[in-house]
Amino acid sequence: MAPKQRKICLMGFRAVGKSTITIQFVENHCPETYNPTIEGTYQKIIKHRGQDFSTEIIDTAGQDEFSILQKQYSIGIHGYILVYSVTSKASLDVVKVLNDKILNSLGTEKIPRVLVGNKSDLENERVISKEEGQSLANQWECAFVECSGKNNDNVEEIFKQILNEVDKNQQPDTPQKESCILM
Ligand SMILES: Nc1nc2c(ncn2[C@@H]2O[C@H](COP(=O)(O)OP(=O)(O)OP(=O)(O)O)[C@@H](O)[C@H]2O)c(=O)[nH]1
Repeated sequence: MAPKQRKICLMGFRAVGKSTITIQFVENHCPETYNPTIEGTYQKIIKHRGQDFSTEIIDTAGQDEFSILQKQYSIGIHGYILVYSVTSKASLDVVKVLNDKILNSLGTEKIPRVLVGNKSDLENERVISKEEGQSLANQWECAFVECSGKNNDNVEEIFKQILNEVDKNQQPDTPQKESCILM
């Protein structure tokens, strides 16, 4: 089976761990120092459920409430990984604004997304409970993962979930073929 092409975009507030998650997943190590991202694009073949996915992962620069959603992040993207840090209320607020902007710009609620609460290793600094993250994801009808990019804990799960969400979106409940008549 030919690999399926998937373009996945990570978005979120500054320093929530987008690059750490991406590099941990693609290159299996944790970046040593913090470098604010301008934009990074990574390629990885992911084997998932017996299928190869040729995946392009876009690690974006940190956004805030006022950032304008750039065209290249709203066209041709199959799915979004929306990252906040469990240690930052502000980062959860930013992810809510980003979600609204994505939905508005694409004009549909049916966008494959995974909400990610990163830095789960910092239990003492936690200000967002797992329940709060999960309930937001339920409200958005998307997947939810808590992870630690630093410890490589649950990072792979994020990418499995986004591939699942994209697949779900591409298999409509009512097959469209049936309404198509060949002349
Ligand atoms: N304790 C802990 N620290 C983390 C984790 N993930 C990232 N960090 C740290 O958080 C800081 C920011 O990480 P980055 O991965 O650069 O964050 P980013 O979201 O890509 O940042 P921008 O490019 O500015 O948007 C770095 O000092 C990381 O080491 C994590 O899971 N746990």
